[in-house]
Amino acid sequence: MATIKVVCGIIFNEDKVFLCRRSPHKSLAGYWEFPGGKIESGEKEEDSLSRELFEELGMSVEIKEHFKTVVHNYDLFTIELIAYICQFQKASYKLTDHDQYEWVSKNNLNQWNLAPADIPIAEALSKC
Ligand SMILES: Nc1nc2c([nH]c(=O)n2[C@@H]2O[C@H](COP(=O)(O)OP(=O)(O)OP(=O)(O)O)[C@@H](O)[C@H]2O)c(=O)[nH]1
Repeated sequence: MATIKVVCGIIFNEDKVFLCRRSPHKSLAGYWEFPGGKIESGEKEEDSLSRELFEELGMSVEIKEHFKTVVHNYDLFTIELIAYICQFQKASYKLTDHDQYEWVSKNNLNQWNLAPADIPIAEALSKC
């Protein structure tokens, strides 16, 4: 089965973390996720994350450090989801791939309908 490499940002603003919900026309529609996207060939993970956040949300962040990588098997593909801790800088919040966003407490992440690959990341976050 094909494995896709996706990078996502765990974006902090003070004590809150950013989540957004996938639009109805997207795969995994309606699930909440840490924003990001597929890494293009030859692209560095951090460059890919900065590009996706700007394209999808008009957002700028400072990328701090790698947090966790999760490999998850969906029915149609396998994902390697690479999560980086980021510090929020600014955003226009002009959404292209999402229909909602929220700043949430990292201890309440389990109350959101997260994409299955994101759940181990949320669990690890709530413990640190
Ligand atoms: N950006 C992002 N994608 C995630 C997360 N968790 C997760 O399973 N994914 C999946 O990773 C894949 C790549 O995401 P993407 O945001 O680049 O989607 P895309 O527009 O390039 O592809 P698409 O047309 O299949 O939706 C999607 O199938 C998405 O559902 C996450 O936390 N962030």
